[in-house]
Amino acid sequence: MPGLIDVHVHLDEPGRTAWEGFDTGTRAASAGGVTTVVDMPLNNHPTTVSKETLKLKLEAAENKIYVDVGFWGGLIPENAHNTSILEGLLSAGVLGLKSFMCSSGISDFPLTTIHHIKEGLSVLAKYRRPLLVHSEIQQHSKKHLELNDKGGPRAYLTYLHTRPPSWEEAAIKELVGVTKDTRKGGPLEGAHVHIVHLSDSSASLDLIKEAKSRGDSISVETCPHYLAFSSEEIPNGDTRFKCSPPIRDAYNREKLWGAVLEGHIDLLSSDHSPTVPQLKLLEEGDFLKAWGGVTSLQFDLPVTWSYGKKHGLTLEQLSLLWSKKPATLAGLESKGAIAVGNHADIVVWKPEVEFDLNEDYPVFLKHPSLSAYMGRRLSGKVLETFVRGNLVFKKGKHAHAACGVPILAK
Ligand SMILES: NC(=O)NC(NC(N)=O)C(=O)[O-]
Ligand SMILES: [Zn+2]
Ligand SMILES: [Zn+2]
Repeated sequence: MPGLIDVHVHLDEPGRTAWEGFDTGTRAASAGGVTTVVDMPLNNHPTTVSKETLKLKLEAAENKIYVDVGFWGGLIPENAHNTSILEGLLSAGVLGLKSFMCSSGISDFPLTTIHHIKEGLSVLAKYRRPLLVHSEIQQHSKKHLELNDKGGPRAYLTYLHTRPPSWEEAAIKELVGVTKDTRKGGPLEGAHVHIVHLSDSSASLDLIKEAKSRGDSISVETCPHYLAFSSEEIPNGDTRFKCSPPIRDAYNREKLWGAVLEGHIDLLSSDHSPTVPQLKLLEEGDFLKAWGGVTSLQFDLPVTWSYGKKHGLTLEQLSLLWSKKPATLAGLESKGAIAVGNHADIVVWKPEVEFDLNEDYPVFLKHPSLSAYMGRRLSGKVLETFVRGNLVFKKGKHAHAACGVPILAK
């Protein structure tokens, strides 16, 4: 099958290699059949918001990457107002930009309002590259405060109610007010908006479907954790499951599967956003204070397949969601399909082979024990992974040389 392309990964280097890093992150990716990742501009320090900070990323990645790595740049208020910084970043080769409509939890990555987003899109239109948006806007409601009192911070429901679907809906409502200008002949033609990690399968999804049917240039991803888990099964205190937007109930999850299978959700990504054990607060189990982010990069393929086959997911759909569509989003013309002239990015795997993800299983991530998938029985074993024809992973072992290359847009 074509290798997987994971367009939403936080590798955290430079600056926070204790959280992940290029070496462990890309070893884990290749062990999971992922042949390309696109790295997010935040959680590394400094954040990737200028051509100078992109250069630091490239230096940090040198000789350390086992798969090909592209980079998203960050859109923040400072560079939204200063288009020469933004143009410098885009000219230096980021594949597109990423911004947050709520707090990111990272001090040098402040949130953007819809006004900043419009400014960013007008620059992106010229470069014909996408803007990826963490689409949640904080809403102030009394309801969650009452619930907070009941269960306390160790209760998953307490956390779930702090980030209701109305946060996603509010952000997406503002975004689709702007994406109408991306239509053919519109003032923002050439720009594209991609909603990252959609969790709400009701009103938010309806807004996206409507915008698509009008011809707006908009797409959406969801992540395996929203498709594999549900709020009902998350044990109190188990902060490995904490992420934003949150994992919602089983009814929502089944609707999300429906949207994936019907093609309303364009692609999947991991949103691998690890941290150090100290910040996950597993002993206290405080959902309100723990770092939000799921550790998952190595498990994209087996998790999607294990839970997907029960819902009728075909291998063709799997490949579209994890290779073809992500390549289109990131503008990777030579990747995403096995075809004459394309890069030979290939995963050899056995869908029917089951395995237990326990302490004996070789996980190459920096903090395997922080992954909510540990302890699960999965099916789909990766045997070999090739990146541009180079065998990088075979039967539990990596090639000696890290032969991945950075991908820069021209
Ligand atoms: N600072 C983060 O990496 N946040 C991430 N955290 C999650 N998803 O819980 C994200 O992608 O929003
Ligand atoms: Zn996010
Ligand atoms: Zn993320």
